[in-house]
Amino acid sequence: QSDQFCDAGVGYSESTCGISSSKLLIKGGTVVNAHHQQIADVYVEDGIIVAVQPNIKVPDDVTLLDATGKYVMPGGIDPHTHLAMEFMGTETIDDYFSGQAAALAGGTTMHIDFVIPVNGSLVAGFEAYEKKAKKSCMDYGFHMAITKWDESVSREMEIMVKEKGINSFKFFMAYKGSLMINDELLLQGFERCKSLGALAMVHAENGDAVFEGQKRMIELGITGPEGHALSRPAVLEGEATARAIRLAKFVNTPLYVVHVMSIDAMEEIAKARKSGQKVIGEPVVSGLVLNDSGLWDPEFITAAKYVMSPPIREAGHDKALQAALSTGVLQLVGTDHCVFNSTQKAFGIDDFRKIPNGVNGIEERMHLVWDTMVESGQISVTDYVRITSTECARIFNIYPRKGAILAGSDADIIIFNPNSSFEISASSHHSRTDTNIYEGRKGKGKVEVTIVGGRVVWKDDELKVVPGCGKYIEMPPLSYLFNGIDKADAKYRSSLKAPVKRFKSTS
Ligand SMILES: NC(=O)NCCC(=O)O
Ligand SMILES: [Zn+2]
Ligand SMILES: [Zn+2]
Repeated sequence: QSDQFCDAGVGYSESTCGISSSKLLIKGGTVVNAHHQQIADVYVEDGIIVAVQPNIKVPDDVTLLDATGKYVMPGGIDPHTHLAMEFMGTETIDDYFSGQAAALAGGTTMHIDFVIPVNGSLVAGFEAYEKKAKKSCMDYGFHMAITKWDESVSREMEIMVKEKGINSFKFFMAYKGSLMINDELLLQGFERCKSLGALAMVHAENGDAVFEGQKRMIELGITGPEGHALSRPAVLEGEATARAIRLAKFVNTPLYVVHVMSIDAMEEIAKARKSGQKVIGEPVVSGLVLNDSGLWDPEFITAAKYVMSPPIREAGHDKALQAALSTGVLQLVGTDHCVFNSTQKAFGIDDFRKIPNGVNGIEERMHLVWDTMVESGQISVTDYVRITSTECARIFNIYPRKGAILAGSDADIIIFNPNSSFEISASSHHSRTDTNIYEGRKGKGKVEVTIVGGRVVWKDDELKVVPGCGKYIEMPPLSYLFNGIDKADAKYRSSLKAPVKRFKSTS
């Protein structure tokens, strides 16, 4: 295993987690939180931020990091990843160590991964993912997918929330025949989420229509990667997003729409939020910065690397999603990092339906969001912190332990140089996959230092990570999104005004 990581440019340090000093002083940077920025020092002891103020004096044994002229920001939190996931007859090539190593090299210090139940059992799924995550080198949390419905799933959801630290459940409205669930289950699942104070999440595509679209493409002889996008147009994402939003309104529970890839879906979210409904929209980096042109590349492997669901859309959707992010219609950015190498992608050489769905992004997110959103002038530096870190921590109820540079917060910190630059290539990235959908992309800004749990793990383009140092972060239910839900329920009940028995029986 270590050979593999050496190949990837990842060096091991000592066998403990105590890389560098347990006491750190970051001097003279501009400390940025979601609501405020100031020039200050940040003092860290034993993995926790102890003080944030100008001119902190410390003893000689403290490791100093000069951040003059640079931003000191909370490490990124990626709300949407799939590491070591079995999917479409294979397993993602990044596991909890290689995927997290890549994340750290790109300034992300925590991620939330999706547990897939084992034979429908959430407990068995949780235990399987606990094992996979033992090699973690940064903190992580779990969402749980719901792929079937019965009494035992309902009971296990309660165990997940009350005993296992999971506060969100994802429902797949696509992937017919495997992960997809129907509207009845969606409704029951939403009701259960609400009763537990857990957040319902949806993969919003109309899976039945996608299935028909796929058949249509194959009948037309379109078997290449472009058939993937053609078979599941934006209208199907818009339809499912609208349906999920309306069902969440019917239940009166908050909803989180993952990987918003189209104007169609984004506009449904905008409409719902304008009406006061609690809907969160998560675009992912690929949808924000790419268009579908790659899917038409004459080389199969080049085209296949862009296959994900919902698909990367035609030019125009990317810019509209950026605008929605900058105006608060969409709230935070994920990656949906779910990588398969060229050999795995080649499973679908004769039939796009067999190409494992998923793209990279965990290492690239912080740089690409900076370049696309801040460097272009669309958002401020404080907004950048909000959409890459703080809002995720708030939604999943772990703020201000995560997502902030405040006394008492975990010391997950990046030092970002806005005057430096980045360049992306599969030849230098830290993921195990052999391609990169952002190959050759250059931009302004660079994560120069990543500190995770008070340890300097990325500096001078060198990564020093140790498996087993990451912790599981339990996420309590009833985040801020649930504020006022009970009052709205009471208001609804009193608005019905119907007497219990309105008509007399005639018999
Ligand atoms: N998105 C994708 O193509 N793969 C990962 C699974 C999912 O999130 O739908
Ligand atoms: Zn999905
Ligand atoms: Zn996903």
